[in-house]
Amino acid sequence: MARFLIVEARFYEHLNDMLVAGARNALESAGHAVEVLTVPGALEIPGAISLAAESDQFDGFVAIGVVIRGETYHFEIVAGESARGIMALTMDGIAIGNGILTVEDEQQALVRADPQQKDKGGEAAKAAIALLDLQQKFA
Ligand SMILES: Nc1c(NC[C@H](O)[C@H](O)[C@H](O)CO)[nH]c(=O)[nH]c1=O
Ligand SMILES: CC(=O)[C@@H](O)COP(=O)(O)O
Repeated sequence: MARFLIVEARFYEHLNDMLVAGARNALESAGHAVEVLTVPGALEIPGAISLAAESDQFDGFVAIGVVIRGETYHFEIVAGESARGIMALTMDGIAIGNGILTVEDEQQALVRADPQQKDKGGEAAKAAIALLDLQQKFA
């Protein structure tokens, strides 16, 4: 049993609920313990994971969020920088699954968030479990 923290950017509540449900289900089905931490937006996720990782209270992390393109360049910043921050932490050896959707519209997000459809939350949780397994294999 490993200890996972889901860090969710609660920007679009109904979509987040589905992503978190999918991630929680994948983690708990695999026998892992789950806590959830909420941050305002996707840009805060890498920093929150970094702080939580330093506490040594968790073995792995799942980043959950939704970034929907608006009218300005802000989409590129939020989508790109959140992914860049998560990848930097991953390269430091932290087991993280990236479940931040970066989509054109709400309909694309709904299909991907729904655990009965694309279940991207569950997919991200499985990626985090796979990375933790690798960490233990090569420790
Ligand atoms: N536009 C979206 C954001 N923007 C907010 C930023 O993530 C951040 O919280 C703010 O700039 C303060 O630092 N966040 C999302 O998660 N999704 C979006 O679509
Ligand atoms: C992440 C985004 O692009 C969005 O929420 C911001 O919208 P806008 O570019 O219209 O300010």
